[in-house]
Amino acid sequence: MEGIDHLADERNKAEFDVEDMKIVWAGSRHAFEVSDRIARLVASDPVFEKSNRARLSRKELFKSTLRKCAHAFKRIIELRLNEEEAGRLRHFIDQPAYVDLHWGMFVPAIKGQGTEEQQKKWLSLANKMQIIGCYAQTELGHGSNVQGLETTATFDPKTDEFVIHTPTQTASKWWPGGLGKVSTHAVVYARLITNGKDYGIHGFIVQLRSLEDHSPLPNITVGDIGTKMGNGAYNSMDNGFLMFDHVRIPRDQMLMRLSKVTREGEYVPSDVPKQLVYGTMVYVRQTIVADASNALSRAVCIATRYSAVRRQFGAHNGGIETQVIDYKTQQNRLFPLLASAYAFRFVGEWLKWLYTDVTERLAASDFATLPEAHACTAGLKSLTTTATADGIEECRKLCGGHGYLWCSGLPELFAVYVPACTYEGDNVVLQLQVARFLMKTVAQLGSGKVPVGTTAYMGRAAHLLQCRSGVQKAEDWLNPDAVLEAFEARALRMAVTCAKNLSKFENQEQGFQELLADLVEAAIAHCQLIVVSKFIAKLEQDIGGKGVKKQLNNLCYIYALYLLHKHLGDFLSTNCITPKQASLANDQLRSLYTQVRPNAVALVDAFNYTDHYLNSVLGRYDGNVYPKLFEEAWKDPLNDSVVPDGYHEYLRPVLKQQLRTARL
Ligand SMILES: CCCCCCCC/C=C\CCCCCCCCCCC/C=C/C(=O)SCCNC(=O)CCNC(=O)[C@H](O)C(C)(C)COP(=O)(O)OP(=O)(O)OC[C@H]1O[C@@H](n2cnc3c(N)ncnc32)[C@H](O)[C@@H]1OP(=O)(O)O
Ligand SMILES: Cc1cc2nc3c(=O)[nH]c(=O)nc-3n(C[C@H](O)[C@H](O)[C@H](O)COP(=O)(O)OP(=O)(O)OC[C@H]3O[C@@H](n4cnc5c(N)ncnc54)[C@H](O)[C@@H]3O)c2cc1C
Repeated sequence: MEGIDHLADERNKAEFDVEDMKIVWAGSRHAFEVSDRIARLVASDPVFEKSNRARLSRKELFKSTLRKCAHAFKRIIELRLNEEEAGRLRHFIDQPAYVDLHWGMFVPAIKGQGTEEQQKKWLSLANKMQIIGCYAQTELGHGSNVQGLETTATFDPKTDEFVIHTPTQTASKWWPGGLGKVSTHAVVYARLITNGKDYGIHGFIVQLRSLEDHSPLPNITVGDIGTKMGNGAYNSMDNGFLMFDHVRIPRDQMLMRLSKVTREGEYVPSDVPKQLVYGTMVYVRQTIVADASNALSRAVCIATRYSAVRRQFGAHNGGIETQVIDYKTQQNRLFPLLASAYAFRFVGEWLKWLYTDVTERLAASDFATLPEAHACTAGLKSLTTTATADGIEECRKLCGGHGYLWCSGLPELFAVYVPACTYEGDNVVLQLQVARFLMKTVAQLGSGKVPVGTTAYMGRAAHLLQCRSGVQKAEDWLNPDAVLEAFEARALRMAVTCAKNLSKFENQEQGFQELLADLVEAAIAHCQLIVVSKFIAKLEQDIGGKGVKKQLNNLCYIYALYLLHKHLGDFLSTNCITPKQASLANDQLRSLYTQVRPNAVALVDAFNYTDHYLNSVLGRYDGNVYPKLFEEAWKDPLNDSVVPDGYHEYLRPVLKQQLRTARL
């Protein structure tokens, strides 16, 4: 059956041009061409093989990661790949590795927090990978509470050095990726102490290992924190622990772009907001949002193709059974995830723009949009990673029993992805940052300060607090204004209710703690509004290609109406819509599912994923699932012999015992 496209009928049904949709998904023709070329390059290179990852021991997996990274770096140099191409190469190699922290956090931390001189010195080494760095912030006792970190950096004016020290066990650095076995250097976050005064958390560049033989430098204890969830998965990464016993570094290894310590030990505070020390996290959160659509689309691609291949029930007189994708329950679980993948793609594009904009403003000493950038990156990181992790697990269930096999690609994808809900800020902790931002914005309503950007809708509070939805028939839910108004009114009313409840407390902070759960819900409502509004804004752009806009339109309203259905309690309890209007939204949702159904396989083909990247028997492009499941099963080490190891020691005696018992 090799060579037959089992999904050809599905592809022939599509009502739009897949090649055009590929461009929209990639962001531009240029981005598509780069991605396509690099994906094929990776797929055709045997060093990047990954189908056997589950069967490797931790040590073998880790060594294979080192080999892949070294080979990738060699190819980057040989082929003179630029930054964009190198980034795509890393993406399609698809194996978490120390390089992520080196390029994704160590280098950005130096760029963002180092002086020009420091950048010149350290980036020239880091860019050539003559040193490899990680981001050592989290400690055994504190991750979320950055202000609670315990590692100290005490200035010694006698020698013009900082003494980096781990005063307690809980102060040990714990979790940093790339730290355990690879990094030669780290940006270490520690409490700066000079002249006996604690000035809080600052970043320092610290060498950890010898550049000659890779052994840890004196007074440094470093290692890997141990195996993490799932076979393969994130175990290719050497998350590490690190302890310092009065390790000395020159004063100029404090990252001094923001604040400084002089030769005399005087602390010179930053003349810009001190929160810029958190800048690397803002940058990475933004990349994590962009990445959510990659992970979700990958799971959705597998589940959609398999749902079209898989048939259950419905056959009469030996006839053909129903494709499971035709069941409305399957559509109701799958199509909102398909829509979410597209929604996250577009909100990721927008967030990248916002991040670039705020970076340019900061360079011009305009700090006005920093709080919004922080709230958006924190909130959207939280929203998209939670939905993506849940979505991958839902895709596994959508694939029935076979989804539980490692070769479906879904268990490993889930295990790799799920820590995104925790790293770069626990998702609840991050929504609480959004909630604080919203409470401030609500408190300023009526003060003459006009809310802008993603909170501009709050400026229309007088209308949004009393409006009633005008929807009268199902199709009215395809009106962008009707949808936006419902989401804006819900978000505002939830935020205002929280603010009112807060005001009942004498002590605001105590009130905040008491209302945490409501505040998180209000923050989520605000973030969902952002995603919906950015999807609608995308539709207003000039999008060409046969039938493409129509499909995106359907997906946009599936995303919005599915959220409305899922959070109906919010919409009804805040009187934004009536039960009748909710029921009309449901009717419209079902109609949209019917319209998406013939296009579903083509909509996931538009992601342009190679079989190598998907690494899934269920998600194969040709849909040839069953013979390949057998092929995979035969490859399992348990099938190396017909009679298993251990038979003579442990199975035979039991069977013999049973025989004797049976004779009695
Ligand atoms: C194969 C070879 C290839 C070779 C080459 C290939 C090239 C490859 C190219 C690229 C590859 C790169 C891939 C990139 C992928 C990235 C990797 C991702 C892996 C991630 C690994 C994980 C890393 C980590 O987890 S690092 C640790 C992260 N830790 C956290 O996130 C901690 C969370 N906690 C906090 O952020 C804070 O403590 C807090 C915000 C919760 C609380 O802050 P705090 O100051 O204590 O308290 P608060 O009073 O609430 O805030 C004070 C004011 O500060 C404001 N604020 C807080 N945070 C920020 C911020 N970030 N920015 C701006 N402002 C902030 C807050 O609003 C308050 O303001 P106010 O006005 O005073 O109210
Ligand atoms: C795979 C992985 C890679 C990582 N890589 C790095 C790295 O490279 N560098 C690095 O420095 N760190 C790294 N980390 C650490 C990561 O950043 C932290 O684990 C993360 O910030 C969460 O902090 P925590 O572990 O302290 O969680 P905790 O804060 O202890 O969270 C535990 C629970 O408490 C809740 N909670 C905490 N505070 C509050 C609050 N104020 N209000 C309400 N609820 C609260 C949380 O919601 C959560 O449910 C990594 C972590 C993982 C899992």
